[in-house]
Amino acid sequence: MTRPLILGLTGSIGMGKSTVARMFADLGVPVFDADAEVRKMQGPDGALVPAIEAAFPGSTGPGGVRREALGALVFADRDALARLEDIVHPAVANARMDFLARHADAPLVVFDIPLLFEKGGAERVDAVAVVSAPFEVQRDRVLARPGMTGTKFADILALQVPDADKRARADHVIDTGTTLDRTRAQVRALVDKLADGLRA
Ligand SMILES: CC(C)(COP(=O)(O)OP(=O)(O)OC[C@H]1O[C@@H](n2cnc3c(N)ncnc32)[C@H](O)[C@@H]1O)[C@@H](O)C(=O)NCCC(=O)NCCS
Ligand SMILES: Nc1ncnc2c1ncn2[C@@H]1O[C@H](COP(=O)(O)OP(=O)(O)OP(=O)(O)O)[C@@H](O)[C@H]1O
Repeated sequence: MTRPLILGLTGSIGMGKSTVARMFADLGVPVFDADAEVRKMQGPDGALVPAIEAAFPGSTGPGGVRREALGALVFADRDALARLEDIVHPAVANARMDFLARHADAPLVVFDIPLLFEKGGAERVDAVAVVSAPFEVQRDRVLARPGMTGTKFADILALQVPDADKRARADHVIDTGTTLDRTRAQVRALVDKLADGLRA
């Protein structure tokens, strides 16, 4: 049975992964968005809300998981984060299998997975693209976000494989430290290159 070529898309906080994922989607490539799946499952009536409330009492409400509050807790406490991941990651893996089954006939799909290297998913994809920008660009983008502090940014960075390592391990690097148009051109070139490989 044939299956699509799977391109894993990853990158550290604020590097522009979601923006680049949209660029793939705009070119007609099906994109599995791990973060969006998590948000859905943590949202109002989300499937994971009861388990998260049981593990972290008071962390949910009528709108589902209070993400900012839960983030403040788990990003500063690795044991707590591991407990949350044990609840969330198996559900994401199931959603990813469903996605692949739905797009079995596509030539190429993208798995947008923030923690591809951190959680050992790189073996489950055929090639890895890393989005990357200079640290100053990353820092400015992240600190401009509401609710973000220098400490939280530092805590999250410490949990992630460093950008330089990600770039070294990538099959393709997409530079997001430039204009959106230039980044879009890189995405188009990569899709063309992967499509050529599939035809060869
Ligand atoms: C703790 C939560 C509720 C905080 O949500 P919030 O909206 O405040 O932050 P957001 O999800 O945008 O994450 C901010 C940054 O931290 C990174 N991050 C999120 N979870 C993790 C993690 N487990 N390990 C390392 N970095 C992480 C994200 O990639 C992003 O760069 C949420 O991140 C969560 O449920 N995380 C656990 C599930 C997970 O691992 N998700 C990411 C991959 S599917
Ligand atoms: N060339 C570019 N490529 C990608 N994003 C860019 C570029 N130039 C500016 N940006 C901006 O940088 C921001 C990147 O945010 P985005 O949400 O895509 O990052 P992310 O890597 O998904 O973040 P996180 O891991 O924290 O969820 C967006 O506001 C985007 O418009």
